[in-house]
Amino acid sequence: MSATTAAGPAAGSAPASDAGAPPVFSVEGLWKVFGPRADRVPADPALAALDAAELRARTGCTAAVRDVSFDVRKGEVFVVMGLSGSGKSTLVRCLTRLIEPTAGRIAIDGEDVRAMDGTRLRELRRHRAAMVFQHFGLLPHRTVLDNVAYGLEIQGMGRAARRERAAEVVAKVGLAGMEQRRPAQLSGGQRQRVGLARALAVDPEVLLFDEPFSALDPLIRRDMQDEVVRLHREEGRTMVFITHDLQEALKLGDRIALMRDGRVVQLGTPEEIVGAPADDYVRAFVQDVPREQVLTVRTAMRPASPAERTATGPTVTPDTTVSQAITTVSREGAPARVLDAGACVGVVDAETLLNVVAGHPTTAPADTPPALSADVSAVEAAGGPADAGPAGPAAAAGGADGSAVRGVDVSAGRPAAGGGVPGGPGADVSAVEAAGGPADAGSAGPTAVAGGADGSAVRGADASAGEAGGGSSGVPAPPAGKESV
Ligand SMILES: Nc1ncnc2c1ncn2[C@@H]1O[C@H](COP(=O)(O)OP(=O)(O)OP(=O)(O)O)[C@@H](O)[C@H]1O
Repeated sequence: MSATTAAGPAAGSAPASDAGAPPVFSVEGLWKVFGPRADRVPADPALAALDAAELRARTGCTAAVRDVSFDVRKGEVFVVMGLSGSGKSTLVRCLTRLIEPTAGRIAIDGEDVRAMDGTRLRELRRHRAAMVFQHFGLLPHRTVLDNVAYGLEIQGMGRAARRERAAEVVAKVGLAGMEQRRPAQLSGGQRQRVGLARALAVDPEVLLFDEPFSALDPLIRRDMQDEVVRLHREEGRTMVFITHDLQEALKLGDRIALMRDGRVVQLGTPEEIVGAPADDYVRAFVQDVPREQVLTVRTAMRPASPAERTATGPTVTPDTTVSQAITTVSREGAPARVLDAGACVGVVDAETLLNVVAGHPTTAPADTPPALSADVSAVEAAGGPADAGPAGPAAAAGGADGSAVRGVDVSAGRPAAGGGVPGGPGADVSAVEAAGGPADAGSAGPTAVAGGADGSAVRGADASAGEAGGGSSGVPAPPAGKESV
């Protein structure tokens, strides 16, 4: 989880995900095409190259996910963000085959998901990758405690044990004292907490969130986001989180996959996406983000001179946001040295910090590889020393043209996520099955499938989303949540 938010620093930093560990989910060349003879689309380079409108005109098909590859690392919050119709839900549903992929590879802990039989799939959805839905599908006649215990009941856990476990999780999500209420006696936010608790109770290896908070009002939504931050910090559980809200993505994501028309147009940390947008589309998406609240001093710092390296005075860490560093530098009235494990890796001063705020090209340590580094002459022009600093982080500047890609990473040292003990609300699976298996009904069929514990299928066909989001305009309309950034 990022240590900062678009609205200010998060309540604390989460443990970092382990970039070196084998991925939990590994996705390669994934396609999901809805429509007649869908599998010919990924197989035929000429069809695969068509844009959405041409493809629809030529084949009657919609490519909701197009040749997508990524890994979800153990312990990270991986956010899938994009406008309505960009393919987020389809992509995440493909991970557990709630929607059947058309082509590509998906593995969980190295196991081929596409090769799983029905039993194995059920286990995957119940035990390993539980989904938290926007419509949480609580059982209205059951108490909070029994709703939370429901998934455990499906697994055959005894009454006393499951109620004890459910009580623990209810307390964890801040609902202690409400165990005996029924869903109708709860606010929307409290109901969402019950949905979250129900997923947590079964202790899945991965939590998949499908826009869980988008129906909540802004204050409750922020509350729930903080709850996710807190839970993640405490447990280090791997999470995949769908949102169309940039602020939410920046707040929650260790890494963000930004989707457009079924493709991932950029995959990176919040800092990479804001500091070095991959193209005009991403740039337009992030243009109103207060850069100083997302970018860290890694982006802002210049090399330290020999004298500065051994000087005294204010210090900051590489993860300090530019916003926080501005406070330090202005309070102390002096440049701050950037210390990483005791070593001085750079310096930030009023000029370097204001460059970030202004969106000007920033500087990088002189020992940064040329392909990644900012123009050192700019440092010299700004009066900064050009000598090489000690080995620093792989920082590089997001130049004004967005071409530089930063090597900052929130990796390493994160404790292992919760074990893949007992599974998710079983009714999710039965809803899928009741709906006739993974929804792959082509353009006329149901999207899928997301049952609540009451077995109700939540998502229906969503052709309109595609109209809204599948357009071919060069630059996106602001995402719904963007104005709040
Ligand atoms: N069952 C279906 N049949 C045909 N097209 C579909 C089906 N389900 C989704 N699509 C299309 O696939 C594309 C991606 O839809 P998806 O629901 O994954 O987008 P999304 O980014 O999750 O959107 P939203 O934020 O509105 O939920 C859209 O063009 C949508 O219309």
